[in-house]
Amino acid sequence: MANKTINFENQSLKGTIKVPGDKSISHRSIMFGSMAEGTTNVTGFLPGEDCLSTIAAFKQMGVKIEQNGTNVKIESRGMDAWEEPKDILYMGNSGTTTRLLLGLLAGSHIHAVLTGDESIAKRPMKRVINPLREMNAQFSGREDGQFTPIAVKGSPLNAIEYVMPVASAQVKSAILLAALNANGTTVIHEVEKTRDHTEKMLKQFGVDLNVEDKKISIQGGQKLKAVKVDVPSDISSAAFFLVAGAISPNSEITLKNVGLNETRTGIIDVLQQMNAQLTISEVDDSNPEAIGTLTIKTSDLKATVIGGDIIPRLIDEIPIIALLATQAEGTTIIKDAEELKVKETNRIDAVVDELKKLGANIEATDDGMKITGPTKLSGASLRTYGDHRIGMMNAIASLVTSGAITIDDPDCIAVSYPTFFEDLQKLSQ
Ligand SMILES: O=C(O)C1=C[C@@H](OP(=O)(O)O)[C@@H](O)[C@H](O)C1
Ligand SMILES: C=C(OP(=O)(O)O)C(=O)O
Repeated sequence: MANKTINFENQSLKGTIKVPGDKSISHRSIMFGSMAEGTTNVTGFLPGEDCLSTIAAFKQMGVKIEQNGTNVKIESRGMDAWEEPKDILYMGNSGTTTRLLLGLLAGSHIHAVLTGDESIAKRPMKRVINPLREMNAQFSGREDGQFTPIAVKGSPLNAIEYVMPVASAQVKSAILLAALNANGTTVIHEVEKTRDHTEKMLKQFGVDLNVEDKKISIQGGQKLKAVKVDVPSDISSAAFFLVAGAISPNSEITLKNVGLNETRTGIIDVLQQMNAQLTISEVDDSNPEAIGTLTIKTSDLKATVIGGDIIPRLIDEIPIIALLATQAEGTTIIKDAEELKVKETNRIDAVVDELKKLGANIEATDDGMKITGPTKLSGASLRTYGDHRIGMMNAIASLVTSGAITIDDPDCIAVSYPTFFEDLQKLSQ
């Protein structure tokens, strides 16, 4: 893998872009379209590597999927027509594909083996395996199913009432998908409210489920109906350019069609708390997934404290928020974010180690980090750890470093944002 050297010292960013489609919604559009009988058409799909892993897995199970850039057509005869894959299902780098598929396959008629890259091999799977086993799911895997490779043998499932020990939309979604194939009504209690795309999209696909704050009930035996899905732009990708616009000089960036589901908008709350010049316009909340236009300008930033129930609403944005905090006056504290340790890499250690190399005043804590700013940063050679979000944080840092930044594995960014460097280049013309 070739290194990439970038130097955006004193560069201002100007212009309007539409960042790619939402990764969480893109995954679910393929899964639910493959479950539904009929033709599901998806527009605005994210052709990132993670979502392509999801497509590949369903193709191996005989679902007809045609993907042309951001358009996808899924033709399925329903779950009962899925075929047993003739080879292992390769999850690549995608935690969402792995965990949601484990839930979905648990109550199917399919035998399958799931494996992924070296990062997936380290990510904890017991968080989904345990509740699914309570439902009578049959798994065998490394360390009793804690790690991939994991084999699943679909079996009849029973509904459960489950109090989630972690705040995780992937765990919640795996149980919901298994519950659709279970006998009886499954009830899930969340510790904190997490992204609710599964709930919203299942309803779109005709499923009846009941959500009362952090309690979700779903009756087994329901079938999905094919629909049209229009995927909004990913606020987690937009976050990199929101921060870029706020920290670079004389900048003004407009991002169109951004998903504004309130379980995802913690980054907007944080930018506002930190005094960023952010405006939200053209909000359209007539569909289940609200969208709007975000405009950010160079900002005089101040520190803040981030913790508690906002964490699941911005979990993937913490690396780029840490960079933002290096440019804010005062000490920013990020707490209650232990989940960062089990992402594509340990994101607490990765963020702290890489920003330190640039001269940031940052330290790791047990459940997050403390950052004091503003600090003038200097260029260095940085690692991505194969983690797309660390890679993009490193690249955006070059807007506030004197001297160039070299990134070891820029290709990993294609997991969620294949056109990231093109968009950065476009805004810096
Ligand atoms: O459900 C999803 O689509 C996701 C849920 C989150 O993970 P957890 O459920 O592990 O918090 C998030 O970090 C990930 O990028 C996508
Ligand atoms: C954690 C992430 O994704 P996943 O869990 O699907 O690998 C992410 O995109 O930041």
